[in-house]
Amino acid sequence: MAPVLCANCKTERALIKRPKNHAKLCKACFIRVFEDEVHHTITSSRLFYPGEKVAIGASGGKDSTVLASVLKTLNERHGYGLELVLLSIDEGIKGYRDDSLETVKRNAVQYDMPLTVVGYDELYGWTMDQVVETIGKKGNCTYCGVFRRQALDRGAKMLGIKHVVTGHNADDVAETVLMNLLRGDLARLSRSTSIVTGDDQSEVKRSKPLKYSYEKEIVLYAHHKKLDYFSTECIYSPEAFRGSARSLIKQLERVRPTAILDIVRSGEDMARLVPGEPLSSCACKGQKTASLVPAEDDLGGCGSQNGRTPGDEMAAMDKQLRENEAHEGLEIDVAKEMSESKKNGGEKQKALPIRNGNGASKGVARQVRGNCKRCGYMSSQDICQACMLLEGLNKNRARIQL
Ligand SMILES: Nc1ncnc2c1ncn2[C@@H]1O[C@H](COP(=O)(O)OP(=O)(O)OP(=O)(O)O)[C@@H](O)[C@H]1O
Repeated sequence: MAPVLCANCKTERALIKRPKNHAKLCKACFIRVFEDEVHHTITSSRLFYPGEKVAIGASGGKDSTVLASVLKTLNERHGYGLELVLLSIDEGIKGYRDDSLETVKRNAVQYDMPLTVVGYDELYGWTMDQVVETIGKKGNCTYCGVFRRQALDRGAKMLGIKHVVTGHNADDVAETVLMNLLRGDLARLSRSTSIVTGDDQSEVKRSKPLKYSYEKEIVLYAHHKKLDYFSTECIYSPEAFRGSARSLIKQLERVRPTAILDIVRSGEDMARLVPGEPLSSCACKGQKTASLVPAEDDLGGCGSQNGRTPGDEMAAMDKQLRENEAHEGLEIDVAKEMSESKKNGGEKQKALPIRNGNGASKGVARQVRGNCKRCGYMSSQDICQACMLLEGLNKNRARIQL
């Protein structure tokens, strides 16, 4: 039987059936199309300006490694004029983060980017190993997530950088949309769909250039580009709720592969129900460019694998790729192309009362930003989340020392 030719170049043999839209592509075209889509996200959302200094939140995992690689490629190809640096947070998890940081150190050399590592130990006086020793594994992802968000900001500020990009992908965003939907928290749901977070008062904004990239395609890209990344999961238990949302999304994806992008787009559409909330980030939909939302509503609690699929589907996929160059087993069905996004985006929606996470029905309360009275980090409360958590930890430590 004659080999199937790449749908794009029509000359090379098709080796990859894209999880996102079923297109059969050769390796080179897949890589190019993946990069072009990220470029489209960046330009349509006007994420960067020429000469901007940008820190890439680098964990050594597949997402941030692919992000660093793609940004380097696009920066050179399209002349973005960005100054890219790697910023890693060392949570202090022996047997996990210390190993992944070794990968980031190699990436720094491979991509010729300076690397800065900031530790929880130096910032908070606690490593995650010590936190888990004190509070146990349950709930530790909350501490880790709150500390990391702030640590990335603080690290960026130390470097005089006002923009941090992270490797959050479409699967991550879909998970967060679903979690907030299940909590009945429409205000937070709308903020979680924004490609840029941080508000006018925050000194560091954060963005997600891989927001529309499927996790499976990120793994494929990393594999075919032979990127050096770390694929072990965090040794501490994942956040159960996020893990459940993730399992649900993976199940949905099996029967309806567009489910991930559909959930992301639905989250964006629902965001328009929230008066005063930012509109979709993609300018190509004829809407406003990315606007800023408060950083505390950014994605993710635990910054490790976030309660990834039971059985670690991505690690299995990675292993399968390594074993099977043709990887036919990865092929999945999709119902429609990514470009067939919902067309009702531009319509004016009627404002509804918004429920928050406590189940209360309210008018929209935009959070008022101030600064934490203890550490000075921006916060809508007198004392920021990190300081509240630290207070509890330090009380525990004092009790233990007594
Ligand atoms: N220790 C860290 N240092 C710097 N950035 C981090 C760190 N942990 C997470 N991030 C940033 O947050 C993003 C999301 O992290 P998370 O661990 O939730 O997802 P992930 O899919 O495991 O990402 P990755 O594959 O990059 O590790 C990462 O892609 C990275 O940009």
